[in-house]
Amino acid sequence: MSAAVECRGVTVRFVTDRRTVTALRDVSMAVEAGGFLSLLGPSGCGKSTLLRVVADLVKPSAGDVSVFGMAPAAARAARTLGFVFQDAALLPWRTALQNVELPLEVGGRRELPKGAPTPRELLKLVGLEGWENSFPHELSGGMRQRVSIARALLGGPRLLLMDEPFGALDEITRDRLNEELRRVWQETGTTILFVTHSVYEAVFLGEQVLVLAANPGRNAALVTVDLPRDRDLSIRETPAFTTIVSGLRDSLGRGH
Ligand SMILES: Nc1ncnc2c1ncn2[C@@H]1O[C@H](COP(=O)(O)OP(=O)(O)OP(=O)(O)O)[C@@H](O)[C@H]1O
Repeated sequence: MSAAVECRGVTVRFVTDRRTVTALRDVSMAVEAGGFLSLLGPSGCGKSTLLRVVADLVKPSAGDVSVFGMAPAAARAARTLGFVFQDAALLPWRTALQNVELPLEVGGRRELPKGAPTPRELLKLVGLEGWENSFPHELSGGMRQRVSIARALLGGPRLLLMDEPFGALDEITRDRLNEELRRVWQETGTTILFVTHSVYEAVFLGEQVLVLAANPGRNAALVTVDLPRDRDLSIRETPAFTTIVSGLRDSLGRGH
């Protein structure tokens, strides 16, 4: 399979008036088309920065990045990617459906690509059929985050970048959304890069987990999650799951 995202020797330095921070040093990673890579690491290790480099929101100081064989700027211009942030960031005066439709209006009205799911279909995909006309304040936190996932999937992006999208949710909602995200991933075939602090979430969701160490952000470990493709939350009770989790905990410990 070909790589959806490939980073080679990526270094990012932020220079401010007061100091220079090396957010990433010589970080390399790859995720194949249709893959699901979890990015795990302590606070400040550069997980968000790495996503932002892939999304063309931050320019690396050194290194090469390709997204489906394109430079990040070209991939962004080709509307190859969707981004989901920790905060659902919905417009309060627009309904769920209108929030999903928003990207079609930003930067000049445009049509959906042929065959791409409609906003209504995307709301159904994320389990919000019947909630199309509700406003954000009428939805729970988990429902709002589903809307933002539907919005990011508009236009059928080949790559979904998710920066701790469930970090602010309660555990039960988060569990449910974890299961649903795996289902959405399988149904859409979208490549996903998912940032999390949670080892459990990283293993449950990912086909691979990339661990970054902090100060400066750098590669610490890459683990293949050798679990069945069809997973429900009960897999977290299995010895195979626990073994992967403890291996990752060791990698995280060594990275400090
Ligand atoms: N725009 C910026 N300007 C200056 N420094 C920045 C900027 N963005 C990030 N940094 C610094 O780069 C480092 C990595 O930040 P980043 O947000 O990528 O880490 P993270 O692993 O995502 O952290 P967290 O898990 O806490 O969200 C931090 O030291 C941060 O202060």
